[in-house]
Amino acid sequence: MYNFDEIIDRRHTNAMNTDGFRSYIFHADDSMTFPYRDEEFIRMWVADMEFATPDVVIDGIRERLDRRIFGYTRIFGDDYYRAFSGWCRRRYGWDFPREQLVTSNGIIPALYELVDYICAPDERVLFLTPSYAYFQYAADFNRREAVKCDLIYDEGRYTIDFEDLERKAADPKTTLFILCNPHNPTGRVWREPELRQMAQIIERHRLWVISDEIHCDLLRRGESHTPLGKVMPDYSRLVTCMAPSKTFNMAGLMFSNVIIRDGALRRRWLERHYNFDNPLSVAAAQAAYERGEPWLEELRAYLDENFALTAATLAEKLPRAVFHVSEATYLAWVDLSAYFEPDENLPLFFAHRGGVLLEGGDMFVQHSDGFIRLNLACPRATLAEGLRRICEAVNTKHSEPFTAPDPQ
Ligand SMILES: Cc1ncc(COP(=O)(O)O)c(C/N=C2\CONC2=O)c1O
Repeated sequence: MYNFDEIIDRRHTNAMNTDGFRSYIFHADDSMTFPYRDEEFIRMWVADMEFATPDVVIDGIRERLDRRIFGYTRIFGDDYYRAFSGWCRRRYGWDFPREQLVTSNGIIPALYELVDYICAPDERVLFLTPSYAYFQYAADFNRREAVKCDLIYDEGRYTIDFEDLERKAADPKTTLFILCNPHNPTGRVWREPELRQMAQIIERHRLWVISDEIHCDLLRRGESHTPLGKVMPDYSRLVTCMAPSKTFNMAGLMFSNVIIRDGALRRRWLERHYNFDNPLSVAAAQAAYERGEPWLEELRAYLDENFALTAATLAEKLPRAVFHVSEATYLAWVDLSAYFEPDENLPLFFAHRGGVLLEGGDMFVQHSDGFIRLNLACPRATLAEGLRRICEAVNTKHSEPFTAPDPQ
């Protein structure tokens, strides 16, 4: 049994979660003040977890530490490939040839590189919205136009607007589709029929597709993940991105899997990418995929309970909130539009009035006004206090109107 209730002090570890929120959420410097000390905040924003990285991963790092030399490293042997491809076979009934696997120090850097390699300067990048903001940034960074396809939102449920997707995919200047599955921030897991419909559109218009599946291991009980590579087994213009970073809380180890089917694109990657890895990160990832399953199954059960607590608390305390338990990820996507005007700055409101750090509103490209996204990957006591503060802040909003402070 693992102790997910343990509250671990992350202060003075250069954690984005504790030290980076002013710049990331509020675009402010450390002079920005709140009616709470930093350590008083309940942090429910950036997507890493408040749980200790599994002991098997730490043991894997220790084993490599005992070799005592940490020189230039690249994955030459097959051990890591066998560990990761074995993980994909066991959990998703899918794998890939050894030569298609390359590594990146993050999926975001991989997206930044791949957009440049795939899209000509006058070509466009298509993705579903609301979206993780870095899909937009990957287009912006490369000075390519981003084309957005809003999901259909009906009674709290998200589905894909296939007519709009088809229309936008038909533009000959739109050459790359970035799919997020499971989907951040809505928590949807695209089902096989939805994937097949997307695959038809992708194939009809010969789109390149990057399937970002970083959240795929963090499924609710009873849910299943279908890699796009399984639905499109012979489509050469597919790149699949997965990583141990979200699953095993090791994002700081900067290690991700990129599976590039197309030989020419893979050669371009190998020519231009900085193809070295951190030896401790390789050891950690291999240990995770070889020995991490027992921990992951306990984590999933704990997260399911955190989602159940969130659903029950919102139903009782904020009856006009619209919330459905995410099918995957540890991120809760909550529609509070019944309580707020579309232009209200929700992260600022909750930081000031509840001492809760969260993301929401226009932080997800578009089609997200009135929503907050809550990171539920924290000890239950922390979650309960965060939910209590959020509900109290909303329920006292009208009696004590909030005026956003002037930006400092
Ligand atoms: C869909 C998706 N892709 C890629 C990444 C980042 O991959 P990395 O570069 O770390 O390998 C994230 C992390 N999502 C985050 C991180 O903080 N808040 C989020 O929503 C993500 O949600």
